[in-house]
Amino acid sequence: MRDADARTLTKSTEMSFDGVVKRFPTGTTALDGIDLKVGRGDFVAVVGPSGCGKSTLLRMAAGLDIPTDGSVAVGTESVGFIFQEPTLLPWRTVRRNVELTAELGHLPRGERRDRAAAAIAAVGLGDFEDQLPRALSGGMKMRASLARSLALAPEVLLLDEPFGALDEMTRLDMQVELQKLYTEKRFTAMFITHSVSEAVFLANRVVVMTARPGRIAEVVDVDFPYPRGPELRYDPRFTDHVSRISASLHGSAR
Ligand SMILES: Nc1ncnc2c1ncn2[C@@H]1O[C@H](COP(=O)(O)OP(=O)(O)OP(=O)(O)O)[C@@H](O)[C@H]1O
Repeated sequence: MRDADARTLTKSTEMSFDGVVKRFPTGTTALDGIDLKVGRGDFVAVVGPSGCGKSTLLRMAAGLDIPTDGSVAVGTESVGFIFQEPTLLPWRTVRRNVELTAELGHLPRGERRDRAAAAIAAVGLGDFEDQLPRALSGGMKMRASLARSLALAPEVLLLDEPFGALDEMTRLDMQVELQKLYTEKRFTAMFITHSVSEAVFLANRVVVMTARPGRIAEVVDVDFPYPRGPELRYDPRFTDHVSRISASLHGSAR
Protein backbone atom coordinates (compact mmCIF):
# COMPACT_ATOMS: atom_id res chain seq x y z
CA MET A 1 0.00 0.00 0.00
CA ARG A 2 1.47 3.35 -0.90
CA ASP A 3 -0.83 5.48 1.22
CA ALA A 4 -2.37 5.16 4.64
CA ASP A 5 -5.70 5.77 2.93
CA ALA A 6 -5.22 2.57 0.96
CA ARG A 7 -7.00 1.00 3.94
CA THR A 8 -10.16 2.51 2.53
CA LEU A 9 -9.86 0.45 -0.65
CA THR A 10 -12.33 -2.36 -0.89
CA LYS A 11 -11.31 -5.73 -2.24
CA SER A 12 -12.29 -4.91 -5.79
CA THR A 13 -11.03 -1.31 -5.92
CA GLU A 14 -7.43 -0.83 -7.11
CA MET A 15 -7.26 2.97 -7.14
CA SER A 16 -9.27 5.57 -5.37
CA PHE A 17 -9.26 9.37 -5.71
CA ASP A 18 -11.29 11.02 -2.95
CA GLY A 19 -12.00 14.74 -3.04
CA VAL A 20 -8.70 15.34 -4.80
CA VAL A 21 -7.70 18.98 -5.23
CA LYS A 22 -4.37 20.06 -6.75
CA ARG A 23 -3.20 23.65 -6.49
CA PHE A 24 0.30 24.50 -7.64
CA PRO A 25 2.40 27.19 -5.89
CA THR A 26 2.01 29.27 -9.06
CA GLY A 27 -1.67 29.70 -8.12
CA THR A 28 -2.99 27.32 -10.78
CA THR A 29 -5.75 25.03 -9.57
CA ALA A 30 -5.28 22.02 -11.82
CA LEU A 31 -7.83 19.66 -10.25
CA ASP A 32 -10.83 20.42 -8.09
CA GLY A 33 -12.81 17.75 -6.27
CA ILE A 34 -11.98 14.55 -8.12
CA ASP A 35 -13.82 11.47 -6.86
CA LEU A 36 -13.04 8.34 -8.82
CA LYS A 37 -12.78 4.65 -8.03
CA VAL A 38 -10.94 2.37 -10.43
CA GLY A 39 -11.82 -1.29 -10.04
CA ARG A 40 -9.22 -4.04 -10.18
CA GLY A 41 -8.83 -5.06 -13.82
CA ASP A 42 -10.59 -1.95 -15.12
CA PHE A 43 -9.25 -0.12 -18.15
CA VAL A 44 -10.01 3.53 -17.51
CA ALA A 45 -9.29 6.15 -20.16
CA VAL A 46 -9.22 9.82 -19.22
CA VAL A 47 -10.07 12.45 -21.84
CA GLY A 48 -10.33 16.20 -21.39
CA PRO A 49 -9.23 19.53 -22.79
CA SER A 50 -5.55 20.43 -22.77
CA GLY A 51 -4.43 21.60 -19.33
CA CYS A 52 -7.39 20.09 -17.42
CA GLY A 53 -5.06 18.11 -15.16
CA LYS A 54 -4.98 14.65 -16.75
CA SER A 55 -1.23 14.20 -16.35
CA THR A 56 -1.39 15.62 -12.84
CA LEU A 57 -3.99 12.98 -11.94
CA LEU A 58 -1.79 10.22 -13.34
CA ARG A 59 1.31 11.56 -11.60
CA MET A 60 -0.55 11.40 -8.30
CA ALA A 61 -1.57 7.79 -8.98
CA ALA A 62 2.12 7.05 -9.64
CA GLY A 63 3.10 8.69 -6.35
CA LEU A 64 5.12 11.35 -8.23
CA ASP A 65 2.98 14.15 -6.83
CA ILE A 66 0.63 14.59 -3.88
CA PRO A 67 -2.79 16.23 -3.69
CA THR A 68 -3.24 19.60 -1.96
CA ASP A 69 -6.46 18.27 -0.51
CA GLY A 70 -8.19 14.90 -0.53
CA SER A 71 -6.41 11.57 -0.94
CA VAL A 72 -5.17 9.14 -3.55
CA ALA A 73 -4.88 5.45 -2.74
CA VAL A 74 -3.40 2.68 -4.86
CA GLY A 75 -3.76 -0.88 -3.64
CA THR A 76 -0.44 -2.24 -4.91
CA GLU A 77 3.24 -1.37 -5.19
CA SER A 78 3.34 -3.14 -8.54
CA VAL A 79 2.88 -0.13 -10.84
CA GLY A 80 4.25 0.44 -14.35
CA PHE A 81 4.40 3.87 -15.98
CA ILE A 82 4.56 4.59 -19.71
CA PHE A 83 5.09 8.07 -21.12
CA GLN A 84 4.69 9.53 -24.60
CA GLU A 85 8.46 9.35 -25.11
CA PRO A 86 9.73 5.75 -25.06
CA THR A 87 12.88 6.92 -23.12
CA LEU A 88 15.02 3.92 -24.14
CA LEU A 89 18.71 4.02 -23.31
CA PRO A 90 20.38 4.47 -26.72
CA TRP A 91 23.47 2.37 -25.90
CA ARG A 92 21.55 -0.69 -24.75
CA THR A 93 19.93 -3.22 -27.08
CA VAL A 94 16.17 -3.80 -26.94
CA ARG A 95 16.71 -6.82 -24.70
CA ARG A 96 19.03 -4.96 -22.34
CA ASN A 97 16.58 -2.04 -22.21
CA VAL A 98 13.75 -4.41 -21.33
CA GLU A 99 15.93 -6.13 -18.72
CA LEU A 100 16.59 -2.79 -17.07
CA THR A 101 13.44 -2.64 -14.93
CA ALA A 102 14.06 -6.23 -13.86
CA GLU A 103 17.64 -5.26 -12.92
CA LEU A 104 16.32 -2.37 -10.86
CA GLY A 105 13.86 -4.80 -9.29
CA HIS A 106 16.91 -6.91 -8.27
CA LEU A 107 15.65 -10.07 -9.92
CA PRO A 108 18.14 -12.90 -10.47
CA ARG A 109 19.83 -12.90 -13.90
CA GLY A 110 18.03 -16.00 -15.23
CA GLU A 111 14.60 -14.71 -14.29
CA ARG A 112 15.45 -11.30 -15.74
CA ARG A 113 16.27 -12.90 -19.08
CA ASP A 114 13.15 -15.06 -19.09
CA ARG A 115 10.87 -12.18 -18.24
CA ALA A 116 12.48 -9.90 -20.82
CA ALA A 117 12.23 -12.57 -23.53
CA ALA A 118 8.54 -13.17 -22.74
CA ALA A 119 7.73 -9.45 -22.72
CA ILE A 120 9.62 -8.86 -25.98
CA ALA A 121 7.76 -11.74 -27.62
CA ALA A 122 4.43 -10.42 -26.28
CA VAL A 123 4.92 -7.08 -28.08
CA GLY A 124 6.14 -8.79 -31.28
CA LEU A 125 9.76 -7.57 -31.16
CA GLY A 126 11.40 -11.00 -31.03
CA ASP A 127 13.41 -10.43 -34.22
CA PHE A 128 14.78 -7.12 -32.97
CA GLU A 129 15.93 -7.90 -29.45
CA ASP A 130 19.62 -7.44 -30.29
CA GLN A 131 19.10 -4.13 -32.10
CA LEU A 132 19.87 -0.72 -30.64
CA PRO A 133 16.94 1.75 -30.31
CA ARG A 134 18.22 3.83 -33.25
CA ALA A 135 17.46 0.90 -35.57
CA LEU A 136 13.78 0.89 -34.53
CA SER A 137 10.79 2.81 -35.92
CA GLY A 138 8.70 4.99 -33.59
CA GLY A 139 6.12 2.24 -33.14
CA MET A 140 8.80 -0.34 -32.41
CA LYS A 141 10.37 1.93 -29.79
CA MET A 142 6.96 2.23 -28.12
CA ARG A 143 6.62 -1.57 -28.21
CA ALA A 144 10.02 -1.84 -26.50
CA SER A 145 8.88 0.66 -23.90
CA LEU A 146 5.72 -1.39 -23.31
CA ALA A 147 7.78 -4.58 -23.02
CA ARG A 148 10.03 -2.90 -20.46
CA SER A 149 7.00 -2.16 -18.27
CA LEU A 150 5.41 -5.56 -18.84
CA ALA A 151 8.60 -7.40 -17.82
CA LEU A 152 7.75 -6.71 -14.19
CA ALA A 153 4.15 -7.91 -14.70
CA PRO A 154 2.67 -4.78 -13.12
CA GLU A 155 -0.75 -5.02 -11.52
CA VAL A 156 -1.38 -1.38 -12.44
CA LEU A 157 -0.26 0.26 -15.66
CA LEU A 158 -0.36 4.06 -15.92
CA LEU A 159 -0.07 5.39 -19.46
CA ASP A 160 0.28 9.09 -20.31
CA GLU A 161 -0.54 9.57 -24.00
CA PRO A 162 1.75 6.71 -25.00
CA PHE A 163 0.75 6.77 -28.68
CA GLY A 164 0.50 10.56 -29.08
CA ALA A 165 3.69 10.87 -31.12
CA LEU A 166 2.96 8.00 -33.51
CA ASP A 167 1.57 8.22 -37.04
CA GLU A 168 -2.09 7.28 -37.42
CA MET A 169 -1.59 3.76 -38.83
CA THR A 170 0.97 2.81 -36.18
CA ARG A 171 -1.22 4.31 -33.51
CA LEU A 172 -4.20 2.15 -34.53
CA ASP A 173 -1.98 -0.95 -34.59
CA MET A 174 -0.63 -0.14 -31.14
CA GLN A 175 -4.16 0.23 -29.78
CA VAL A 176 -4.95 -3.29 -30.99
CA GLU A 177 -1.70 -4.61 -29.48
CA LEU A 178 -2.25 -2.97 -26.11
CA GLN A 179 -5.83 -4.20 -25.99
CA LYS A 180 -4.55 -7.74 -26.74
CA LEU A 181 -2.04 -7.52 -23.88
CA TYR A 182 -4.74 -6.21 -21.57
CA THR A 183 -7.08 -9.06 -22.55
CA GLU A 184 -4.35 -11.59 -21.67
CA LYS A 185 -2.99 -10.03 -18.52
CA ARG A 186 -5.91 -8.02 -17.12
CA PHE A 187 -3.80 -5.45 -15.33
CA THR A 188 -5.60 -2.34 -14.10
CA ALA A 189 -4.98 0.50 -16.55
CA MET A 190 -5.32 4.25 -16.44
CA PHE A 191 -4.73 5.72 -19.88
CA ILE A 192 -4.54 9.44 -20.71
CA THR A 193 -5.38 10.43 -24.26
CA HIS A 194 -6.65 13.31 -26.41
CA SER A 195 -8.29 10.86 -28.78
CA VAL A 196 -11.89 9.95 -27.97
CA SER A 197 -11.89 7.03 -30.42
CA GLU A 198 -8.69 5.67 -28.83
CA ALA A 199 -10.37 5.93 -25.41
CA VAL A 200 -13.51 4.09 -26.59
CA PHE A 201 -11.50 1.40 -28.38
CA LEU A 202 -9.37 0.59 -25.35
CA ALA A 203 -11.33 1.33 -22.23
CA ASN A 204 -14.27 -0.16 -20.38
CA ARG A 205 -14.77 3.20 -18.67
CA VAL A 206 -14.09 6.64 -20.09
CA VAL A 207 -13.67 9.54 -17.68
CA VAL A 208 -14.57 12.86 -19.31
CA MET A 209 -13.03 15.90 -17.63
CA THR A 210 -13.97 19.57 -17.79
CA ALA A 211 -11.57 22.40 -18.67
CA ARG A 212 -9.32 23.70 -15.87
CA PRO A 213 -9.82 23.38 -13.03
CA GLY A 214 -10.35 19.76 -13.96
CA ARG A 215 -13.49 18.13 -12.63
CA ILE A 216 -15.15 14.94 -13.75
CA ALA A 217 -17.98 15.78 -16.14
CA GLU A 218 -19.08 12.16 -16.48
CA VAL A 219 -17.89 8.56 -16.55
CA VAL A 220 -19.11 6.58 -19.54
CA ASP A 221 -19.21 2.77 -19.48
CA VAL A 222 -18.04 1.10 -22.68
CA ASP A 223 -19.20 -2.49 -22.56
CA PHE A 224 -17.79 -4.00 -25.77
CA PRO A 225 -16.27 -7.36 -24.81
CA TYR A 226 -12.52 -8.02 -25.05
CA PRO A 227 -10.67 -8.96 -27.15
CA ARG A 228 -11.61 -6.09 -29.44
CA GLY A 229 -10.65 -6.23 -33.10
CA PRO A 230 -9.99 -3.34 -35.51
CA GLU A 231 -13.44 -3.91 -37.08
CA LEU A 232 -15.04 -2.58 -33.88
CA ARG A 233 -14.21 0.92 -35.12
CA TYR A 234 -16.79 0.50 -37.89
CA ASP A 235 -19.54 -0.69 -35.55
CA PRO A 236 -22.31 1.96 -35.31
CA ARG A 237 -22.39 1.50 -31.52
CA PHE A 238 -18.70 2.41 -31.42
CA THR A 239 -19.33 5.58 -33.45
CA ASP A 240 -22.28 6.42 -31.18
CA HIS A 241 -20.05 6.25 -28.10
CA VAL A 242 -17.42 8.41 -29.80
CA SER A 243 -20.02 11.03 -30.80
CA ARG A 244 -21.61 11.08 -27.38
CA ILE A 245 -18.32 11.47 -25.54
CA SER A 246 -17.08 14.09 -28.01
CA ALA A 247 -20.28 16.07 -27.46
CA SER A 248 -19.85 15.78 -23.69
CA LEU A 249 -16.26 16.94 -24.06
CA HIS A 250 -17.33 20.02 -25.96
CA GLY A 251 -20.00 20.79 -23.39
CA SER A 252 -22.92 20.37 -25.80
CA ALA A 253 -24.35 17.19 -24.34
CA ARG A 254 -26.01 18.89 -21.41
N1 LIG B 1 4.64 21.61 -11.76
C1 LIG B 1 3.69 22.50 -12.09
N2 LIG B 1 3.73 23.76 -11.64
C2 LIG B 1 2.77 24.66 -11.95
N3 LIG B 1 1.71 24.39 -12.75
C3 LIG B 1 1.64 23.15 -13.23
C4 LIG B 1 2.61 22.13 -12.96
N4 LIG B 1 2.27 20.99 -13.59
C5 LIG B 1 1.12 21.27 -14.24
N5 LIG B 1 0.75 22.56 -14.03
C6 LIG B 1 -0.46 23.22 -14.55
O1 LIG B 1 -1.57 22.44 -14.16
C7 LIG B 1 -2.52 22.37 -15.22
C8 LIG B 1 -2.77 20.91 -15.57
O2 LIG B 1 -1.60 20.37 -16.18
P1 LIG B 1 -1.57 18.88 -16.76
O3 LIG B 1 -0.27 18.70 -17.43
O4 LIG B 1 -1.95 17.94 -15.68
O5 LIG B 1 -2.76 18.95 -17.82
P2 LIG B 1 -3.12 17.93 -19.00
O6 LIG B 1 -4.60 17.80 -18.98
O7 LIG B 1 -2.33 16.69 -18.86
O8 LIG B 1 -2.64 18.76 -20.27
P3 LIG B 1 -2.29 18.25 -21.76
O9 LIG B 1 -3.53 17.57 -22.25
O10 LIG B 1 -2.03 19.53 -22.50
O11 LIG B 1 -1.10 17.36 -21.65
C9 LIG B 1 -1.95 23.19 -16.37
O12 LIG B 1 -2.50 24.48 -16.31
C10 LIG B 1 -0.47 23.25 -16.07
O13 LIG B 1 0.08 24.45 -16.53
